[in-house]
Amino acid sequence: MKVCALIMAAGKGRRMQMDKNKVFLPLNGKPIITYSVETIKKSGIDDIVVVTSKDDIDFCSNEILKGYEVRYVEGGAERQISVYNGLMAIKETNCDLVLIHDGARPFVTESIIRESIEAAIEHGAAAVGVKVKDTIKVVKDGFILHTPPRESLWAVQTPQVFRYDLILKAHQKAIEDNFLSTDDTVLVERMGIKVRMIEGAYRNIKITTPEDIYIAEALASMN
Ligand SMILES: Nc1ccn([C@@H]2O[C@H](COP(=O)(O)OP(=O)(O)OP(=O)(O)O)[C@@H](O)[C@H]2O)c(=O)n1
Ligand SMILES: C[C@](O)(CO)[C@H](O)COP(=O)(O)O
Repeated sequence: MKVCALIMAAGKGRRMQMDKNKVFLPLNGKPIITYSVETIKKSGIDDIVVVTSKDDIDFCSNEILKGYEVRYVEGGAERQISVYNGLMAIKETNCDLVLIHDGARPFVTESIIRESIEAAIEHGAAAVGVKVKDTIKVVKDGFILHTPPRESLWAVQTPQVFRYDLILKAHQKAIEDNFLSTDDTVLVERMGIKVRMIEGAYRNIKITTPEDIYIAEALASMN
């Protein structure tokens, strides 16, 4: 089974409110993106594509990820476009499975990677997630509409692993339908295909807003 990985790093980080790509920020002295590149490499995946903005490709290859054996592909204005560009870039490599991971999630582990790949081998599509800890409300115009039962709610994370042909088809269908999502499993779900959810880790956070850096520093020092 050949597995390729796409590490997503072409975002604008608007919620981070900084004028540089958040995946390049230092975390305990190392750029955030290097954590997931190293863990994915260690897990035995050799074909890694980093999807980042045109302006950041040289900076990544000459500085941030200098010495790491990865390829680069230009991302797009939306995460979905970035993933699609990555999928097109590995088309000729005959990957059976593709593991898609947010470069902004530095705390992915080898065991999470292994379990998500095993689940995708069995089910064709798998995502890592965690059961939500809070009671979630659906709110409209400032008032609660309803309260979904917490037992059925999970927060989805990455990695997400798919059979290559399946995720490519899901992206092509989304393009045809003008459908856009920040999450790849949604594209597979809307084709009526079941996605296996496996339990990840609360510490597999996505660095999204400024306070996440402090949380990440604390998590990094727990190692
Ligand atoms: N056009 C985009 C948007 C996002 N991403 C990547 O997808 C991951 C998850 O996205 P998110 O945290 O939502 O990142 P941003 O889009 O950068 O953040 P924001 O929504 O706050 O602008 C990040 O590693 C980000 O770099 C990407 O490759 N291409
Ligand atoms: C894939 C993902 O991490 C979980 O669905 C996604 O990137 C989340 O993006 P969001 O814009 O922060 O929901």
